[in-house]
Amino acid sequence: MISLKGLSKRYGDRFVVDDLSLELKPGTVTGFLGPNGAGKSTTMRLVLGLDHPTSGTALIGGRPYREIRNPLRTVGALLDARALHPGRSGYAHLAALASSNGIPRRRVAEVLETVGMAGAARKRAGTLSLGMSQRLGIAAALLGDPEVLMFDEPVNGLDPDGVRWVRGLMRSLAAEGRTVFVSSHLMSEMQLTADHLVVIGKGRLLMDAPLAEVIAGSSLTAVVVRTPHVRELAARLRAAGVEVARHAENELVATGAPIERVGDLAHEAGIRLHELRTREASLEQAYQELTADSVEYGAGKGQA
Ligand SMILES: Nc1ncnc2c1ncn2[C@@H]1O[C@H](COP(=O)(O)OP(=O)(O)OP(=O)(O)O)[C@@H](O)[C@H]1O
Repeated sequence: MISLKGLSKRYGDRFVVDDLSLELKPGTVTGFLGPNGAGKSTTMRLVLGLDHPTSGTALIGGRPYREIRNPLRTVGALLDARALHPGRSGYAHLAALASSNGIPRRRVAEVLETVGMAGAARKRAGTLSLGMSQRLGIAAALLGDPEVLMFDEPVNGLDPDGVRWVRGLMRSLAAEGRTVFVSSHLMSEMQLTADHLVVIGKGRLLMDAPLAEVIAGSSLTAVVVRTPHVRELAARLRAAGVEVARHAENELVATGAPIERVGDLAHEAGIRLHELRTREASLEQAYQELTADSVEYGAGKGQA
């Protein structure tokens, strides 16, 4: 479990993490989303004790990182895959981590196997591709078999097979009851991987909710109804406070009400339906609505 209370970090006169309070639950993949510069990496660094908060607390299993004995056995993290000694082999890197954290040496071979790096274990880190460095970073995070895992952009540089593999790994780590916190800019991937989402913008919490709720909350999520009586149904729905748009000859799109309510209203009015379905927004669409006011580093108007 990761627990943030009023977590804030100021650089100069600017809060890059601003009063974040949230709890990340075990058995769940929590996706951490936000525009460039929103403060995701800084938040992760604060949780890992790599930076000191200006105020507030970040606890892992009830303790601040610096009070955890053998931290790699409690929390594993991949922050920067390139932060490796270039002359050291992957095996040597993991072996050094294992010995300084009281982790048995056999775990090194195990995690190298898990991440598909057994064949490249003796290559010097400086010669690894970005994707292979990511795999090695994930191996380091898994080394201590920790309950809590944090990954900052883990699929960066991975090929499609690698991306799919990371998705499966995250899901299985959560299924084992671990707390998995993962940042990404790949919305389609997050939609397949995360159970829960935390969205921040300019350091502030914009959303902390299950994935399904984020998608249901998008204005682009709607109920599509096909009926021979569009006019009557539209009037009935509007009278009940549901927003309605005519979509096609016999089709209406209703927003702001769940499918059950739209169906019930039609039934109460004795209106025959030929089709009733939910059209879900994508996470990408829901995310864009959520963060529209928080994008700092976007292309200017008129630029592609
Ligand atoms: N040591 C530092 N000193 C001053 N400013 C910093 C420092 N570290 C980060 N920042 C600033 O804090 C803000 C948040 O950065 P951070 O890397 O946490 O964002 P992010 O959400 O991870 O972004 P991205 O998606 O681009 O990786 C940025 O504006 C960044 O320039």
